Amino acid sequence: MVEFDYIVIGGGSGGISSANRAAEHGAKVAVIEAVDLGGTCINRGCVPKKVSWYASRVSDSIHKYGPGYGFHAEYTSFNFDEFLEARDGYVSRSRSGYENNIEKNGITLYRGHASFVDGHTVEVNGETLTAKNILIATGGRPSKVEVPGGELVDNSDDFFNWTTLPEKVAVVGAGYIAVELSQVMSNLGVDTTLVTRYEKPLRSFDDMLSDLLLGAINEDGPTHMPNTTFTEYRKNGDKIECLVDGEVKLVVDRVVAAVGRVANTENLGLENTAITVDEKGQINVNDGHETEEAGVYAIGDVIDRVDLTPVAIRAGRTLSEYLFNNGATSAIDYTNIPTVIFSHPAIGTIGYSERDAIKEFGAENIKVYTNTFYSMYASAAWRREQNKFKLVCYGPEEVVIGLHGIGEGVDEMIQGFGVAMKMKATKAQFDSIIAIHPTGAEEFVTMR
Ligand SMILES: Cc1cc2nc3c(=O)[nH]c(=O)nc-3n(C[C@H](O)[C@H](O)[C@H](O)COP(=O)(O)OP(=O)(O)OC[C@H]3O[C@@H](n4cnc5c(N)ncnc54)[C@H](O)[C@@H]3O)c2cc1C
Ligand SMILES: NC(=O)c1ccc[n+]([C@@H]2O[C@H](COP(=O)([O-])OP(=O)(O)OC[C@H]3O[C@@H](n4cnc5c(N)ncnc54)[C@H](O)[C@@H]3O)[C@@H](O)[C@H]2O)c1
Repeated sequence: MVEFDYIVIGGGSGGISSANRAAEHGAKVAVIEAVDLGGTCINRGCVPKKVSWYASRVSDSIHKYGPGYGFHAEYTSFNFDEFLEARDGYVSRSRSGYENNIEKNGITLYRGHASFVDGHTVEVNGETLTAKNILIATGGRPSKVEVPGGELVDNSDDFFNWTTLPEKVAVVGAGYIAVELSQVMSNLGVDTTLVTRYEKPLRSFDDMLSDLLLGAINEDGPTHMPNTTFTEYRKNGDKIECLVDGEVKLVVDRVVAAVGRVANTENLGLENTAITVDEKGQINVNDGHETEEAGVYAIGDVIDRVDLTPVAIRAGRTLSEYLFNNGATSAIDYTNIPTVIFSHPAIGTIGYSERDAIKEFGAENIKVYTNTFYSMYASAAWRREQNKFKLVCYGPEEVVIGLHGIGEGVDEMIQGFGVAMKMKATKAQFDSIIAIHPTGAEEFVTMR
């Protein structure tokens, strides 16, 4: 039995950050990773997705905006092999960075599947390790499609392993992943249909965002098939038929489903511990991320909080500060988390949607400011593209509790506004700053 100060199960965003921070404070740390260091974000999430989004923007520049600016590039083809080389090269360099850091910090890396033998003992590849403190950061994986023929359907992990681009694709789902992947494929020239259960994608976000995005999708692609739930998938030669109640609705080369994710808590030996999971299989933790087994913590996508990389990183580092550097708390603040959907146009959002703010505080306490304008980048190239921004303000002081934008450059715009909102900035304080002109961001500080 090998003894450590800290065992981290899962070498993804949360696990690695926590392990490195603990080691920096002198702890003897083990990381156990079953697949690839870097986890979902680096290998099959944020990073390859963002590179794909950049590629789809290059395509936009060539096709949508270039001609308006006088660039008539002779476009022959998009070489998917060369793109994969670039994308996967970047991913592999990022992964190496993680490996080097782990080594530099003197962390012992075990490559294998970890499971608990008891509350403070973990088994990997036949070896047993023990520690007073253990972190479970095993993340999640795509949900399966549970209808006949569901095995014909790919998920986002599969998408990042494709070696060729099909001609015709259906993307099923209405969240971040379905929107991002369907627009990437559509922009790269794949005949793509986004299939949503209800009338539009991103229904849980502020309506201004989802409505404008729907308009952009209807204008530029992908094709949108609303109010549709496929009840069966059937193979027909090289094609996949997508059916509703026995009737073929769509025939494609490939289907990608992005219908949510499930926590990786199976085969972890949790039954040998006091740790419990909720009805969705996510690990139950208190505000300080401690499970029902004292000294065992869980963070990131494996718990029911917010599934974003910086959230997992913040929770992981905070926990290590608490355990190994006398940090005051292992809890983190889950409010006002800025998030971006890498759509076309990009969406940025922080805090309450107008709908949720009114529900929680009453319409009489909420004042909403909006601004609609046309992107200069598009307009100069003779394209009419609406951008929309919104501030949701609370109380007589008009504290900004919601900030939403969809448009050119929004992805790089909202981080700083997150700082202002964390400081409880009011609408008047937003307005007190002199705008940067000509930018889109200035619209956030000049709303009337
Ligand atoms: C397609 C896609 C795009 C995304 N884009 C973004 C984005 O743009 N921005 C953003 O902030 N977030 C994005 N996310 C979400 C982000 O990737 C996750 O929130 C983040 O990776 C969660 O980190 P984690 O440490 O909890 O888990 P993960 O990163 O999933 O890491 C968990 C690790 O644990 C390992 N593991 C599991 N079980 C065991 C076991 N028993 N033993 C040993 N190892 C085990 C896994 O192999 C994995 O490496 C995206 C996700 C997806 C799927
Ligand atoms: N840009 C980013 O930061 C980014 C990108 C991708 C993922 N993520 C994170 O990963 C999480 C998971 O992303 P996701 O898109 O898988 O999940 P999600 O929870 O955002 O969306 C799942 C969607 O699938 C739909 N759905 C569920 N069951 C369905 C069914 N049977 N048929 C059709 N549609 C169905 C839901 O209505 C929902 O809109 C996100 O919530 C986010 O936290 C972040």
